[in-house]
Amino acid sequence: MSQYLQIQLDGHLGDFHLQLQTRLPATGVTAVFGPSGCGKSTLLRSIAGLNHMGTVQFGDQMWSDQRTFVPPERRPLAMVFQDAGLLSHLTVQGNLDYGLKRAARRGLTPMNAQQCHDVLALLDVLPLLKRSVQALSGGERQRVALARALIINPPLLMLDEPLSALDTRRKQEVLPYLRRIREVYQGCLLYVSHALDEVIALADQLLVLDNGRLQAQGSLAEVLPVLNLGDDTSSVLNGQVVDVAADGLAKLQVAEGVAFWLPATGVTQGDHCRLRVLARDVSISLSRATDSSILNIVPARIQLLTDTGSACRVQLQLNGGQILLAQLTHRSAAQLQLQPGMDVWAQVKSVALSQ
Ligand SMILES: Nc1ncnc2c1ncn2[C@@H]1O[C@H](COP(=O)(O)OP(=O)(O)OP(=O)(O)O)[C@@H](O)[C@H]1O
Repeated sequence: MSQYLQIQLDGHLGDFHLQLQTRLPATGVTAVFGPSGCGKSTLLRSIAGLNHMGTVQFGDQMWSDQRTFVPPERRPLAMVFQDAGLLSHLTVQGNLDYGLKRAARRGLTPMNAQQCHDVLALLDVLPLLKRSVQALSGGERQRVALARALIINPPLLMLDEPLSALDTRRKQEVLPYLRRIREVYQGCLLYVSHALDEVIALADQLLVLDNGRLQAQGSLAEVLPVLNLGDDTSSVLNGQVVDVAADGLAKLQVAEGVAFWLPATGVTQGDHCRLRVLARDVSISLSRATDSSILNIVPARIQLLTDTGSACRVQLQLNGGQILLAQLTHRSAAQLQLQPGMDVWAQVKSVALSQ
């Protein structure tokens, strides 16, 4: 039977009103995304039991409703905040042991010794075990906090802006570890962030909040193109690397007969990759250009044209169904007389693609 995290919240914090009803799959990564102050942390805190704003049900367990309130320390979940929340007077090993000891109160069965060892190896925490928490860098602290959360084996793991206290370099160091967690963690991972690059790197599902209300929810590929992110408006394509050429470009196949060339940095043949394509880096032509420097020219059908005020946004469907977004001037759209249903060619500079 499929399991869900079901949430129905209606509550105030000062002037702020959170009113939200949703159901999230109990596996995979759901990014909770939205501008500062939209209620992302309040949502997580409600799920964790740190405030009581309505109904929270995980699978068949009721955690809070009008009659029930499971206290935060008894909920079978783990949470990592931006400041890691480690006990600074203990060593790394001491922090891990502390987490393991308290797992039983949450009704959790922690990982066995071998599984713990594997997680610590995955996050490169083994060399840090004897170190004092005070002697760790910000990135190391976050890795230890993630390890401490994972080894108690929670069916729900919530990460609240785990990278936001780190500078860009440290953030780039920790992000690959989060990707590894994504590959090994089987439970429900809620990831709060307002950083689009993190969301795109990690999320399967996107839950978008705006001023305490649900603005959009669905798969990353479905929801991302409908968000108005100004210059960052993007679509995401999922594919597999089928060729790595000697000139440093990799060929990413996104459907039968539809492929994009991109810089091969960090990818090898057979890898499954997710590409973010900025809408402003996609142009459209009515016939296939044969004398263009642009390597990526793919057939597409116009699904939808939207007037964003300053520009025209064109939603294109590629063979196989994936969505590509283009942002054009009104003049360009008018000159080409673009209409829904038209078959066109989408052109994407390969330098515009990233993993
Ligand atoms: N204890 C409180 N008392 C009064 N207002 C609060 C309290 N906690 C949060 N708020 C308000 O509730 C709103 C939502 O806060 P929340 O921290 O959930 O937003 P957020 O989306 O996580 O923001 P950020 O991305 O900046 O962390 C904000 O307007 C905040 O000022």
